[in-house]
Amino acid sequence: MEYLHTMVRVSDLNASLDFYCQQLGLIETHRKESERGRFTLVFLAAPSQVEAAAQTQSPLLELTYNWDPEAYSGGRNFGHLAFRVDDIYQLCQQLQNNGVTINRPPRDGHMAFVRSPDGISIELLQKGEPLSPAEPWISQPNVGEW
Ligand SMILES: C[C@@H](O)C(=O)SC[C@H](NC(=O)CC[C@H](N)C(=O)O)C(=O)NCC(=O)O
Ligand code: NI
Repeated sequence: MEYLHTMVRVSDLNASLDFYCQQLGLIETHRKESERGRFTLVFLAAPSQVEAAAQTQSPLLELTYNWDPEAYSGGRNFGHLAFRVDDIYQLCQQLQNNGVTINRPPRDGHMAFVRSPDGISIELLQKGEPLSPAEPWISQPNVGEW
């Protein structure tokens, strides 16, 4: 068995592509439009994983955009999508400058959390930092110096 992808449904495809691609830096590897199903699937991969994704047909993320509006209410059972980033402070500052709320600022230089346009929690982990259990944290989004 191999892990293929995570699929999230998005209510605004352009806003989601701006967030995941222009802001986070993911690359669209391919998409599928279904006239009959009235939906669009857009597959995204991290820049360093695009070649592998093409070879294994397993991009990281599948965005599903249903052409007919639906209300998506996230269950507590879904946690987050996690990405390892080169410079967590630079990325969080760029995201905040572009109107993305930093729900957990990267004060420790290790971990930050932001939200997608649909409220999907996105974990950002600094490259070179160990994956360690997160300490309970109390933080005010976008407040104070990191
Ligand atoms: C291409 C492959 O990776 C898929 O996941 S296709 C799965 C298929 N998706 C759809 O039909 C998209 C539109 C649908 N209205 C939806 O919102 O899912 C599917 O079977 N989806 C059902 C599901 O629960 O994922
Ligand atoms: Ni899928």
